[in-house]
Amino acid sequence: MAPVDLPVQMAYQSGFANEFATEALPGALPIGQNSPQRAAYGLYAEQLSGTAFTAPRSHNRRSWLYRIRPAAVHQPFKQIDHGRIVSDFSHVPPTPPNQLRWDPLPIPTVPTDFVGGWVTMAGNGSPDAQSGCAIHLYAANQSMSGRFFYNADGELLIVPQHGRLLISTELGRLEIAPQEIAVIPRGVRFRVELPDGQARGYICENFGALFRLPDLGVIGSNGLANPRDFLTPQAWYEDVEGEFELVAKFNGFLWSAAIGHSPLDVVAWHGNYAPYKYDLRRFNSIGSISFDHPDPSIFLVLQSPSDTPGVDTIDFVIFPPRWLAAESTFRPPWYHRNIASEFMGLIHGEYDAKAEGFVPGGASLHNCMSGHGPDAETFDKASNADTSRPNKVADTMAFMFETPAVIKPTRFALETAQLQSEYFQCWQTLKKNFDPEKNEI
Ligand SMILES: O=C(O)Cc1cc(O)ccc1O
Ligand SMILES: [Fe+2]
Repeated sequence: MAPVDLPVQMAYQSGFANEFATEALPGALPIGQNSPQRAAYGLYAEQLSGTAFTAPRSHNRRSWLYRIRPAAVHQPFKQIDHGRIVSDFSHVPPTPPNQLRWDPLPIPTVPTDFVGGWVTMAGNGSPDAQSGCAIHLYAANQSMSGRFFYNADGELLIVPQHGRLLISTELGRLEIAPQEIAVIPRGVRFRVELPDGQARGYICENFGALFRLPDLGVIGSNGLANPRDFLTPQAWYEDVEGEFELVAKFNGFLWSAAIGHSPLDVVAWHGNYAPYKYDLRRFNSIGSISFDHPDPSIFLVLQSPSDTPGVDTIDFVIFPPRWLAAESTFRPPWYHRNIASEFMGLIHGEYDAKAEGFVPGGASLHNCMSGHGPDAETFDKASNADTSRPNKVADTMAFMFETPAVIKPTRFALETAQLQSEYFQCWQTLKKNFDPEKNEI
């Protein structure tokens, strides 16, 4: 498909979950109150809540929208085919403890838009329980046209690997390219266009508590993902009528309603519940400058906390370019088994624990207590490397969705031709080096 011509100028506000205030027409935002008897320009006032009304102020998230028509104006929803989307992980096949890895999904050959191009790979929890996540891949070759989408089941963390996404939402427009991410809050209506004609990437659908920035503890007041690098759109609206479709993902299924106007009709809004984007290359990595390879929690970008202090329902972690300086140390990730489960993707370049087979657009899954770590080639190289000097891990961007609950692959993930049945081989050539007579390094 030919690239769409999109002469779009994006305008953003900076900061993570700030109390933003933005208007596309002067005076559209009421002053000193949220719900005036008559809003300016004949707009309707509407509140969009992302947390309980009574959530502590530090976590309370909501926005006030001033719009041409309230969100209630549409025809009734009817259930539609949900294709390869899975939200109920109690009915997937038994999860094998095997290490799993997949090649990238092909770009579709039939017309497929962003919503039509989702396939669920794995997940846990459920939208009902408002806990856990679904991990989807998307692959599309068409812009959404005449239809809009919202997800009542969770917020969407979108990680593009190939092709830009122009995401027009009720609260404004964002453009993201590979190595950037976007988060679309639960409930926010949007449309995705493809400036490059095709797109592929990963989605973490977070059923639980909203993603937030982690505390920094002894790191201090700066570092990791800095709040000012998160960008939220300014108000933007379209006043368009026609025969459109509103697709909802609600309680695990897809629903469609006819709507006679674009729901992207919010002229002004204020609040702290809004979409945002972040450039992963802005991440300030903190690492070992003495010895040993630290736990990957040092690369935490966003966390969805659970009710247990220190345990997150989802951690979004990245492995960006960085210097490795640890002396007398095996520098790549160590061999390990974790209580947590790890779904990884590669956005760009190579991942430093795998010399081969983990390619951009691909994915891997190492579940609770499944042994994994560097492949044999990486082990040999790193065991013999000169560690008296730093070396740069350049040209790379991998990420991990890590959860305390087992990440259960779907039937599609277990049966697709993209599953690498020989993945386990990457460890089978690790030699026995043990020699009880040889006590030297
Ligand atoms: O398994 C992986 O490649 C991810 C990972 C990286 C790391 O540096 C330490 C632990 C870990 O699980
Ligand atoms: Fe791991």
